[in-house]
Amino acid sequence: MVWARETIDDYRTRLWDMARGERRRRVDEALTALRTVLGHALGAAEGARVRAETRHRQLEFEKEIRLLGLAAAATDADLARRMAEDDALRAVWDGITARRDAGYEQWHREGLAQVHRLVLDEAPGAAGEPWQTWLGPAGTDPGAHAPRLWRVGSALVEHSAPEDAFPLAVPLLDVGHLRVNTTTGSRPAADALVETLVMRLVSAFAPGLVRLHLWDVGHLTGPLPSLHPLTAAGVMVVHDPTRLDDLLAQLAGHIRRVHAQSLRVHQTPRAASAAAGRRVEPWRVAVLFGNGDPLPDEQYRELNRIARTGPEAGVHLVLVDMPITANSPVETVTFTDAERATCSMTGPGVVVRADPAPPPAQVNHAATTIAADVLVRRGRPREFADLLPDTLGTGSSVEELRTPIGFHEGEPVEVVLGDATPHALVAGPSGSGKTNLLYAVLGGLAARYPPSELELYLLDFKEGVSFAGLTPGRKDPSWLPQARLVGVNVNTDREFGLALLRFLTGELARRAAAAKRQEVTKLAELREADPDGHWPRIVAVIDEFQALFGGRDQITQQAAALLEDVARRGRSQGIHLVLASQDIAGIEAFWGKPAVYDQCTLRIAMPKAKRVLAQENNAALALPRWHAVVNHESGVAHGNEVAHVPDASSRGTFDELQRTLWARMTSPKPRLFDGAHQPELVHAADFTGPRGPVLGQIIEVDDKAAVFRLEPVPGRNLAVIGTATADALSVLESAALSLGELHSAGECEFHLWCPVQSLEPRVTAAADRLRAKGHEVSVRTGDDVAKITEEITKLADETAPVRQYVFFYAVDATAHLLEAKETPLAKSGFDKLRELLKNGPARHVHTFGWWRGMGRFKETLGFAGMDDIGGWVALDVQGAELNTLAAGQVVDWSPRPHRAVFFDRTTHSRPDVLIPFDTTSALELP
Ligand SMILES: Nc1ncnc2c1ncn2[C@@H]1O[C@H](COP(=O)(O)OP(=O)(O)OP(=O)(O)O)[C@@H](O)[C@H]1O
Repeated sequence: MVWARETIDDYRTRLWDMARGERRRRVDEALTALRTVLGHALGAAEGARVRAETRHRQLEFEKEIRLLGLAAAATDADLARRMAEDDALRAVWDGITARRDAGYEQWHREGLAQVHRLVLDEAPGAAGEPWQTWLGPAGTDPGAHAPRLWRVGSALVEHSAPEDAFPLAVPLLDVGHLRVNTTTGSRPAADALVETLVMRLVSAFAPGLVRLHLWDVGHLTGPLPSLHPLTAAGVMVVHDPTRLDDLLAQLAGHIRRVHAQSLRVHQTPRAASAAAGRRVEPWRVAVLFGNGDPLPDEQYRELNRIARTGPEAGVHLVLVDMPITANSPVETVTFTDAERATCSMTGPGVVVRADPAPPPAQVNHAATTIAADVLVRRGRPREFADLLPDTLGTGSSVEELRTPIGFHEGEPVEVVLGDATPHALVAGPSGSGKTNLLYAVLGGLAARYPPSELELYLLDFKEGVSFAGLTPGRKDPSWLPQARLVGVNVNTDREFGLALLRFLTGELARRAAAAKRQEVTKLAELREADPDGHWPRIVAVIDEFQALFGGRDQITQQAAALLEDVARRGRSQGIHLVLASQDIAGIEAFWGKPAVYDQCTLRIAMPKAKRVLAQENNAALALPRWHAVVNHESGVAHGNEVAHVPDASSRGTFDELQRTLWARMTSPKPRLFDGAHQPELVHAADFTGPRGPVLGQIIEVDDKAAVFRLEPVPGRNLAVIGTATADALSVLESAALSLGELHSAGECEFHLWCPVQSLEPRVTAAADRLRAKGHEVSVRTGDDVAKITEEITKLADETAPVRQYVFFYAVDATAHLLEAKETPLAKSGFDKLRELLKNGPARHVHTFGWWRGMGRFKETLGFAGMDDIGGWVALDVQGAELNTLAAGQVVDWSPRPHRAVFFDRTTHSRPDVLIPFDTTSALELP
């Protein structure tokens, strides 16, 4: 702005010198003389007094002329009469006009030419030349530099010849604003001035570099009708007369974003454009037509804020009859009648006239050409591929994660996850394109940041398999290299959501500890202090996350607490949440934890989304299909950015990117957790290298099975409780077969007892599988069931040479056998079984029993026997029934198909939810 001010001051000084300054100086000098004269006069002779009085009269007269202005004074009848009567006053007038003529003579000789030259140099082409030379074709200037002056009309010093008119140009782009004040009858001239100026602006550069916003308080038909073709390509946006708020918020939001960007790149748009050789950020010119009335306070303050901060960000105002404070860089044209005006650039004494507007048809034609050119330049509609960078996977996430996710008028609209916007909340009703938007975000990020910079944890509580494609599949072996975990069909497994949150808090703690060791507080600092460490930013996407809060139970409570913790502390540790939901409003537990909501400062609203933006921000309501409001300001209106989101989920979009990235980047396979799929025992990590008997898959972030500890200490027996036969068989078979894998032949013996005939084939299959591994197996089924009591007694009484594993299926079905006593005082089978459970483990005899009901189970063990069951797996048993088995703590468990709870008294503080394995292939003989 320094250059501009100098130029303008120069320009002004010259004009003022001539028109006003000279006179003022003379009057000031004369007043000084007057004081001297009056001083002398006190003691002077009468002649001197008369002279002094004459001089005084003359000076007063000169002052009057000055106040009136030379032009008005020349036609003033009273002054003319007094001059006719008083030669002394006539002399004053003659003196002044002589000085003016001399001054004007000098201006005419030197100044006029200089002004012409100045405007020629500083307002080249469309900025200053007559419309005949530029109106029509679209400009080609890439906008690396803006002209310093923009012609608005012509000016003429009062009393000078019409041919001495000179061009009047004002600074605008990158510098300031223009205000036009009208008076009665001058609106056509004002409109012409504005229209011509606007056409100069949009014609001076390659189309699209100047964006116009038009707002008019009163006109129903809209002002500047010839410019309307510009709206077709979005070069000009006409705003609702009742929604000045929205426009101001939009401009303010834009200014903030540009400032934030300038801070990031340490360059203003002007400097960045000069360096890049093209305008990097289009100028935005808002033309506001008011009616001279003051604006409501809040709007007035906002307008003044924009006026103060806009120019640096390339935001400029052309204000017609809109009041504004003087402390912003603004030049003013004030109409004094229908045709004539004064200008703050030239001061009084210089008459300004707007240039006549070019013919409307020609303006219209030029506007159409420019709009068409923009559309051609913009080319085809933007698609997924346009979200991707030129080079894949080279971004650094030290400071933040940033990617475009859509386009507004051909320009990318970005989302940022970083210190200011650590977490995102995405909302939109079903079918509004929420999942597609998540794909756009994931695609944009994955294309920019390699796995060392970004790790993704994705969870979808919706039914369906929306993120499953990110893991290797049967048809497509590729995976998204940055994906570490993908959870699908977790709608009934809220524990998995909980597990993810626990994992994230664990990671938070790990990062916090590392930061503490390095004596830093932020991820960026940690990475600087530990350049060799692996500290990628983590993005956890939870689609339909409200499902986590689906019940009034411990899971909801824990999820809310963990989510709050991650939301609070994730910011500084580079752990970001992207929470998506159909209906934010419905999440009761969430409202109890406003911190989560508050920490999600990035809000994305799909069409018709409720509550995700600030309450009075209704931008999502009017959103067209496949668009989103992206708001980095917690949903406040000035943060709104509307983007069209390209299709990111059809074939050939994200999937193709994934294959490309997969081929280029090395990364381990992500874990897939599919709640609709029973994991196979043979594929379980703990089956091939077992640590002990495997019971089922734990719902955890890591691929981990529940393993029961078997030491030779009391209580190391396991009870399976419930009627869900398939699941009970699965648990027993998993345990038996994994023990078979753990031990070499001869190290142990198996005892499989099953009184239920229909289960015999399964028991036999398990026995065959164990025998195939070389193990000794005794099976008691069918008629042999009668021998079970005998077997129990033997195992309870004798010390076996090797480990003994008893698998007792459907214990309750042997009640009639075990209850029997040979004599009333003899021990029953149950007594023996209790002894076996009590004393067996210490002698390496461990029992895995299945009871098909809690009552039967308790009956078998009796009150004292409970201690001998160190662990249990409950199937279709209500949580309330289990409390007594879990050291008195409340077990929050509602049975559901193919899920179980496992509790080990010695290691667990709370039960684990298990998914029983599919044992089919494990049972098959090799
Ligand atoms: N920007 C887009 N361009 C073209 N098609 C889209 C776009 N966004 C979404 N679609 C299509 O619309 C359909 C619904 O989109 P999507 O699954 O993303 O919606 P959603 O809001 O997640 O709905 P739901 O919650 O029911 O899954 C999909 O078939 C998707 O391909």
